[in-house]
Amino acid sequence: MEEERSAPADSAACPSTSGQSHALKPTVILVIGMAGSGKTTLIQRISAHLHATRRQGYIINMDPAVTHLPYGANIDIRDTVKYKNVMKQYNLGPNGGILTSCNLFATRFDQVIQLCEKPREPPLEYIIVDTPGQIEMFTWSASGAIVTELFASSFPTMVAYVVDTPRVTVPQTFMSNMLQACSILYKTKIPMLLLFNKVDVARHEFALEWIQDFDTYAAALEVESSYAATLSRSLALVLDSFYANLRSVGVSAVTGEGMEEMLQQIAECALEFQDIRSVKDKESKEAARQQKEMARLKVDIAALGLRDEQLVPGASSRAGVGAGGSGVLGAGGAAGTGTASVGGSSENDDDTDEEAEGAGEEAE
Ligand SMILES: Nc1nc2c(ncn2[C@@H]2O[C@H](COP(=O)(O)OP(=O)(O)OP(=O)(O)O)[C@@H](O)[C@H]2O)c(=O)[nH]1
Repeated sequence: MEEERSAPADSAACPSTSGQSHALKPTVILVIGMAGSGKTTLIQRISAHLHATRRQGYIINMDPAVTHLPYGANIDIRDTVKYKNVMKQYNLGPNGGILTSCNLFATRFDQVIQLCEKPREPPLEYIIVDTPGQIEMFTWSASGAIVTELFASSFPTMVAYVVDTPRVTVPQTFMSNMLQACSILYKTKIPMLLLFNKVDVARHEFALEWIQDFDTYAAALEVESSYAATLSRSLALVLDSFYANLRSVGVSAVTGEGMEEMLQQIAECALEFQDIRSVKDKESKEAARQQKEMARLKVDIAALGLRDEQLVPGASSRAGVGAGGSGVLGAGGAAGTGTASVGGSSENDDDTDEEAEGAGEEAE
């Protein structure tokens, strides 16, 4: 991979990356949306807005097929992967060529993360990632998952899903766009902000009403009695819980409307990301603690030369063997000499069984 292009500010120190809280790090914004929704133009606008308000942004272009970039990318996939060569070499069409190029680039994404983590003064506030209109990159392809995971393990990361507002005034087009957004959210599991773009052409309030009130959406569909309209009605009900957690802003890449509100919502998403991560961290710490405990118990069992059947007769043929064994050994360990009697004496078998089952239930 080639070295990054004109980074905005590359000198001096920045807080260390190891052990640094996500709160002090730049927020990664994955800009995703259907082809033509205005991602690239919007990024150009965001870049200009950040520059004008003296905020530090870093832009990564991940669209290998773009011919003209209206902004200065700090990292550009086209410097690493030549999409036309990929098409030829792997005998692919344009779509396959783009997705394969992204996959190839993803294999080197650790280097991108290193460049993003490089100390800078003033420190970066935003890392903005332009993506191809082939949004299946984030629903099917490996590269989307790799890129999201690598960013999310180093920075607060979110999706800015760009919607072409004039095009979604048709209720069914709106539904198919929301389904795409929903599947991206389901796959990435990071906060999402809906950016209703092109509000200079069509205001987005109708979309907010459709999101907030099912009846309004159903009324808009009423003129249609096709199978697709009926399906859209049912899907709108299903999507209710998806809508409940969504943030949205109306923006215009052309006039610059909505930029500040968008940045506020991005900050909210970054906070939400912290919450999601701290719950995840707690869960993985607890899982690691349980694994450690289990390993220690196995060592204890091995040291005593006992097998599960000796601890709990018939235990190996039942569910909850691990938990049962642990419960028995725990009791023995606490009593000091109790373990031998638990394992060895047949008169304790009934009690042992009960104890084991109790522990098994607890574990469940
Ligand atoms: N009126 C108006 N036009 C816009 C706006 N944003 C983008 N456009 C136009 O929409 C068209 C598509 O914009 P792009 O930025 O190329 O869209 P994209 O999502 O990056 O497209 P792909 O690279 O194909 O995925 C261009 O003609 C833009 O000028 C906007 O806010 N208002």
